[in-house]
Amino acid sequence: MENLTNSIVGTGAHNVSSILYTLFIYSTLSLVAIISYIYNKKRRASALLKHIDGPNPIPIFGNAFIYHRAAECLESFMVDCSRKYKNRMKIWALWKPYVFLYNAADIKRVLQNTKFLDKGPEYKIFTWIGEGLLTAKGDRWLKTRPIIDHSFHHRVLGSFQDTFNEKCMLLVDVLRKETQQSKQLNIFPHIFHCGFDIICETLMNTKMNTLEGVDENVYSKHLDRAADFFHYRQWRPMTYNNPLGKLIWRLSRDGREEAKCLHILNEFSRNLLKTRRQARKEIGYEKSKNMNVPLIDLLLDYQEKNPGSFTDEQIRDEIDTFLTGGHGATTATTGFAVFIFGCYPEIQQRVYEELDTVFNGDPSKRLTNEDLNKLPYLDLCLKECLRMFPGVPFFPRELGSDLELADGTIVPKDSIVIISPYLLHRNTEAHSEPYKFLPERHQRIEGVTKDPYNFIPFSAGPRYCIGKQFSLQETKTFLAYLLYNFRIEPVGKLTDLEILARVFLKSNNGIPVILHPRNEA
Ligand code: HEM
Repeated sequence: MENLTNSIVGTGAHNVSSILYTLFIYSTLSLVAIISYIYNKKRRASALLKHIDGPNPIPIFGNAFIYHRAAECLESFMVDCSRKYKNRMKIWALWKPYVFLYNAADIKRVLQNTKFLDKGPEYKIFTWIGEGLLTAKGDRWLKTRPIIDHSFHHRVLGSFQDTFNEKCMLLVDVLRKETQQSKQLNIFPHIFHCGFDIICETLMNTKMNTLEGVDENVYSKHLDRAADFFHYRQWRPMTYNNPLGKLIWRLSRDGREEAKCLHILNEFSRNLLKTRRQARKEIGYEKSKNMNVPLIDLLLDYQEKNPGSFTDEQIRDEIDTFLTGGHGATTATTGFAVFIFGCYPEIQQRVYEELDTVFNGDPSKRLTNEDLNKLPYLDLCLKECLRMFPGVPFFPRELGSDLELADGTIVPKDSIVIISPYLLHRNTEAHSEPYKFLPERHQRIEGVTKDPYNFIPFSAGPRYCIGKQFSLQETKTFLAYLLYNFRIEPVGKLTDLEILARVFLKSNNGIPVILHPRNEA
C-alpha cells in the first residue's frame, strides 16, 4: 500500500513537473513568436516610414510618454511639431506607428479610397455608441448609411427649421436674463444645452427642455464626463490597444466610473426609444412611404417593415451616435464662432448689417430656409470659423492594407493614420496667414480652382459627415439669432482660450463673453 502511495505521489509530482515544463516551453515559444512577429512588423514599418519625420522615439516605448501631449497641448506641442515636420509626421505608440497627415495630397489618397473606410482603434473607446454609423465597419456601415441618408434629405432638414428657430429664440431669452444677473458669462453651456434640445426634438422626435432647466440634462452631463475619459484614453493607447492595458483600465477607479457613465448614457437612449415607440402607438403614427422622416421614426419604421433588420440595441447604438455627434461638434463650432466675432468687431458689424436686411427690424422673426440663403457673408464667416476651429480636430483610420502616399511612401497595413483638419487648416502651404480670421479667403474667384481637400471640417469621400447640411443650417440659425440680438464682447483674446482636442474641440476655460443686448424685445 505504502509503495503504491509513493508511486502515485511520485507519478503525480512527476506529472506536475512535466506539465509545468511543457507549459514553460509553450509560453516561452509563444512569447518568442509574438516578440519576433512584433519585431518583424516594426522593422518593416520602420524601414518603410523612415522618410516620415517625427519626435525621437525611445526603445520599446516609442513616443508613448509624449503622445498624450498631443491632446493636452494642442498648440504648444502638436502645432509646433506640425511646423517642424512638414505635411505629415510619425509617432510611435509602443510598436505601432501613428502617421499624422495634414496635407491635401496625402489626405485625398486615404479619404477617396474605399479600401480605407474602417475607423481606427481609438473609436473602440467610444464604447457608449457601440457600432453606430460613426464606428460601424464593412457590411454594417454599407447597409446602414444609405438608410440613414434618407433622414438627412433636404426636405427633412427644411422641416427642422421651425425647431431651430424656436430653440434659438429661447436661447436668446435665457441669455437676456443671464446678462441682467451678471456682466460676464460662459456662453458655452447654454449653447450646448440648446443644441441637445434641438437634436432630441428634430432627430429623435422627443421634446427635452434642458435649456430652460426643466429636465435635468442627464445625457449631456454624463456625455461630458465620458468625453473626459475618452480624451484621457485616446492619447494613451496603452489603455485600450492591448488586453492587459484594457484590464488594468477597467479595474481602475476611473475605469469603473467610466463604466457607470456609459451605462447611464445607454439607459437614457433605451428609455428614449421606449418612449418614442409608446408615443407612436398612442398617436396612431402612420409609417411614411418615402423614408424622409426624422431618424428615430425612420429606424423604427424600417425595423417594423423588415423584421430582423435592426435589433433594438442597434437602434440604441444609432441614438447614442447621433445624440453624441449631433450636438457636440456643432455647439463647439458655434461657441468658438461667437468668441471670434467678439474679437473682430468690424466683421461682427458687417454680419449684423447683413442680418438686418433679413430680420428687417424684427428680432423675433422666424427665419426660413430662403432667409438663410440670403446671408452670403455669414456663410463665409462660418466657413472661416470651421477652418480655424474644426469641431472634429483629428479622426483616425486603421489601414487594412498598405497605403501609398502622394510621394510614393508606403504606410504599412495595420498602421494608424490620423487625419487632422486642425493641423491641415493651420498648414501655411494650404492657407496663408492661418491664424488670421479672413472670411474672404473662402470666396470663389473666377478661374481659380482650389483643392477642396485643403478644407475638410466635415471630412470628405464616402464617409464624410452625414450631418454636414444639418449642422450648417443649425449653426447659421444659432449665429443669426445671437448676432442680431447681441453685440458680443470677448473676455480676453483668442490666444487665451485653452484649446483641447477632446472628442470634439473644446475650450477648457469656456467661452467667456459679455453680451450687450441690441434691441430690448
Ligand atoms: C460642425 C459640426 C460637425 C463637424 C465639424 C463634423 C465633423 C465630422 C467629421 C470630420 C466626420 C468624419 C469622422 C471620421 O471619419 O471618423 C464626421 C462624421 C460623422 N458625423 Fe459629423 N460633424 C458635425 C456635425 C454633425 C452632426 C450635426 C451630426 C448628426 C446630426 C453628425 C453626425 C456624424 C456621423 C453619424 C458621422 C459618421 C458618418 C459615417 O461614418 O458614415 N455630425 N463628422
